[in-house]
Amino acid sequence: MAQRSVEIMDTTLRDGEQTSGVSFSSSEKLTLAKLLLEELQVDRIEVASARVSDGEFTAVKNITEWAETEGHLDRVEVLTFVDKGVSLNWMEQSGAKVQNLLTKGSLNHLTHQLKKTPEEHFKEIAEVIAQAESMGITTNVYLEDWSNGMRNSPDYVFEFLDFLTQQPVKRILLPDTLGILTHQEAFSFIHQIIKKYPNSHFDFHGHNDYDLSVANVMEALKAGCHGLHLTVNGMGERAGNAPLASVVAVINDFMPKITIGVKESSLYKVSKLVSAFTGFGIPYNKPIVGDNVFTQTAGIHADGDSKKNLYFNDLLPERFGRKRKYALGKTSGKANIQKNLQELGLTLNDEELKKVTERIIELGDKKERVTKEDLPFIISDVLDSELHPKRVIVKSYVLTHSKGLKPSTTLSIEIDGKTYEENAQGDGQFDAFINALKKIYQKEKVALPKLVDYAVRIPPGSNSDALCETIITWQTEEKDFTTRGLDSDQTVSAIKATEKMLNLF
Ligand SMILES: CC(C)C(=O)C(=O)O
Repeated sequence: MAQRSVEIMDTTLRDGEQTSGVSFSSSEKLTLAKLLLEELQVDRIEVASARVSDGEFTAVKNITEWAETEGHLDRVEVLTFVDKGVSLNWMEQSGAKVQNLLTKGSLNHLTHQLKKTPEEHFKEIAEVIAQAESMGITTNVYLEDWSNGMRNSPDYVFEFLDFLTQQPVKRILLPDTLGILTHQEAFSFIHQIIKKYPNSHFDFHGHNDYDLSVANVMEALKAGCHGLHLTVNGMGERAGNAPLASVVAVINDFMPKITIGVKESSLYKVSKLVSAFTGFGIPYNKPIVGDNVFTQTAGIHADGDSKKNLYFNDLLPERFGRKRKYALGKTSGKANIQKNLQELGLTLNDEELKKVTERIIELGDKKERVTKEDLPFIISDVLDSELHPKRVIVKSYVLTHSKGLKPSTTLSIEIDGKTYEENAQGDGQFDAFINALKKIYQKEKVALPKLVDYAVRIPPGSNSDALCETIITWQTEEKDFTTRGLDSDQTVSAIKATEKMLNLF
């Protein structure tokens, strides 16, 4: 089978930065440039638009200085404009050696935005290309709005390509600027072009407005394009660009004739770093890099994974430097819990597993997300409750908290089978609860242990919204002792810790 090598150009630092609200610092750009070229091993990167700002100039200069020492200078590209050489001078001072010249790829744009004739436009472009040649700068040319051009003014596009393919241009870059192509058009337009200009290099630059960018990239490849423009996490204008990670996986799994150099195992790391630098969160369900995409939620799936990997596809998380996870919640069941216990190195007998499962389902029913890190706390709480037969049971309570009134509690508890009820106020809901409790015990002439320390925490390592743990230290004349309560509600967790105390002192 004849293999065809395709160039991957990452434009996270240029088009990706056009995501609304995103701006990389120059040191972030340098860090990402190194990672993209050396670790992820994309072929080329587009790092900035010329003339944008002093910060962009510094960023490009830092990148080109580093790239020159490492022999990567011809892999670093800058977007430039048809502006009588102003962009080229900017580039020269920044040390960049490859320009991606932005020209008009549709008659509509040319007529209404530049208000020029094709002849005038081509003449100015030829001048910029010649000047770049004389400066030792390589030229690639973008045909902005090319996809609309192919739909509405194909004669103009072909006239333009007739001209460009006679120029010293290394690559011709075909953007679906507004993300409007269907996959049939992506194939047909590129196929026509490659057939007519078999000796030129064509890149496809897809946008994702209809969520078709990955499909369009596949069609562009089938039609014979030589390079692709992609961004990490699909960042970019509006709905973004074609996402790097998905495209890499699709090529590797479905296009055996295409060879690319990108290292799959670094995709996740780069995705996370870009997300951290931009504050642009990765959707949980984003293929390859989203938090949830390697998580089995349904118990039946976890069960099937233990029996001949029945629910695996070719997207094994390890390929991308990730691990499969098993969610804990109301649909997870024992199989998911067992998988998490195995990872934590914990074992439970059947009865214990049943109780822990019930507890997790109870939390899941309240829409709480339970994580692996929560599990030891849940186990300890469930098993601890089993250890202490309850003499005292908190049967019911009403806690009130309203503006302008003191918090209050109505409490009903059972001690050795007898029910007691009391009301009290306090400085907070828990304080009111304790005051009601004190009233009940005072009637029985029993002094309650003194509360000497109170701490609340989310179980360490857990980033779930499921649990809150309250740890209370109590003091009697004889001893200090600690009880813990676990719940999704902070006050309830404190009440659970208190109920344990009532059964211990
Ligand atoms: C600026 C241009 C090249 C672009 O990103 C596009 O047309 O999509």
